[in-house]
Amino acid sequence: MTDILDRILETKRAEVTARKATTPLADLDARIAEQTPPRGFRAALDAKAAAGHALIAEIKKASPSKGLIREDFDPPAHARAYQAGGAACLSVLTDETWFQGADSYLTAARGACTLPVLRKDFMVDAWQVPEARAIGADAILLIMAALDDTLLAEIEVAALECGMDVLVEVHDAKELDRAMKLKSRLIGVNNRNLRDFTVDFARTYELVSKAPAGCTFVAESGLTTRADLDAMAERGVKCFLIGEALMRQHDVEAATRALIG
Ligand SMILES: O=P(O)(O)OC[C@@H](O)[C@@H](O)c1c[nH]c2ccccc12
Repeated sequence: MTDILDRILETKRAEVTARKATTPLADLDARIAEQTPPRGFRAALDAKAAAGHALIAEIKKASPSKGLIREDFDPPAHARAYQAGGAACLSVLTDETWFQGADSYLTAARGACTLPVLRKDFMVDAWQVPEARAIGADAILLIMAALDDTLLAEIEVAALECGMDVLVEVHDAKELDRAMKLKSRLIGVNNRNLRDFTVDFARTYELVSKAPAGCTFVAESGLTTRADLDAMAERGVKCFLIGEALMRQHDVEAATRALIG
């Protein structure tokens, strides 16, 4: 059976093959040279987490599970609102086919604020690392469920060599064990199963108790209320990746402040 994650990965592989054929590495290198250096993503998150709830605020127009989330989508305005509301970092969806994202949204959002930015996309090839840096990304996401350990390690090394941080996404204890073979200690637990879209906070509760010391642990997806964050915080989770609940608010800055302030 082909589930949604497999379908997304298939689209992504075809897309990357096409981009590789038309974009010489020298072009990416030239664009990287024009970018400001990576803003420390994990460092910004850890600094906020030391003082309270640390938020990775996501700029997300649509998703395969929810369809269109925000009509008046405006990445630079959302970036400014998230920063003013107290977010530690941004996440910007760049996947076009499934999330109506775009590389230009990331570049525009980053240019409008001083926060570190995660490129939220599906990495399937190390070529996407210089591509991510060329559009300004400070961090990339690696989804354990998507790739084998060899490819994950190859992409991670490429990202670290570019000075970027890596958020490693897991959903179960087995993936957490595999994640510990990588170098990054920035671990996200996706409460949403990318194979069937079900959301279960118990996933995070279970895994945070298993995470080795020294990890920065991020709860991802389906978080909506202050009570959701407080329940996570009681179990020791201080970092949160939130998109939809904030993107649906008319006043994004006020909503961000109310959620984490
Ligand atoms: O909009 P939400 O439910 O707050 O979720 C944000 C983020 O966790 C979610 O977009 C996400 C987490 N991991 C992903 C991997 C790919 C695409 C999207 C995601």
